[in-house]
Amino acid sequence: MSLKRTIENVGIDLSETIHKNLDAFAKHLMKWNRIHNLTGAKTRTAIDTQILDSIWPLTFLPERDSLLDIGTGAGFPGMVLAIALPETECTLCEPLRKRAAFLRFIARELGLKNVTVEAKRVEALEVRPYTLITSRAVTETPTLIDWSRPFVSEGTQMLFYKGEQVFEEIEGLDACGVELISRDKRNYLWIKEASKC
Ligand SMILES: C[S@@+](CC[C@H](N)C(=O)[O-])C[C@H]1O[C@@H](n2cnc3c(N)ncnc32)[C@H](O)[C@@H]1O
Repeated sequence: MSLKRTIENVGIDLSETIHKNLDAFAKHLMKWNRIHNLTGAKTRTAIDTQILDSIWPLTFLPERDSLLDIGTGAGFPGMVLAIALPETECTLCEPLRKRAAFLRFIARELGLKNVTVEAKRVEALEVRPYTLITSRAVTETPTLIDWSRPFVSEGTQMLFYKGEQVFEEIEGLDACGVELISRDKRNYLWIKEASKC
């Protein structure tokens, strides 16, 4: 099934331009990956699976003004969300030079005006508030919350893409409005009141 049909089938409604951009992102990633080894997802099917995993939270997430993605790697979930949410100002934080170069190439090639790529560790990022902080496969939840604290203000939410280990990691987070949303082996950890963490 095409990526567009797969996304439509889970109830996410996107414009033709966004579908075209997601397809272009996947094609460029396939090409770059052959030379630069940016991600373990080597086939188009594997890349489409990562895109769907990244975008699936749009089935429940309200729109946000600004997004910080910590450790975007080759684009998951930050670049995928940035493509799907052109009205959201997105900062993609990725210290590894070749991955950051790829993210910048995609932003330029697709004319994404809402994307800023920061080629540094999140601990070195200029402090400012974001309304949504995301991260996938970077580190455990308590460290993500610590790293995120300087970027949290009232109303900030966090969305961490986790696996089975999330159940041990969320003990003691009751005060921050935690909701866990599961899909297959993925647990989306949605922290709705990050300022209370
Ligand atoms: C396993 S990869 C995951 C990449 C992507 N999020 C994904 O799910 O495919 C972890 C990424 O986090 C980045 N990273 C590690 N420490 C970081 C830090 N302190 N600040 C920002 N990014 C970091 C690494 O450079 C790497 O690209």
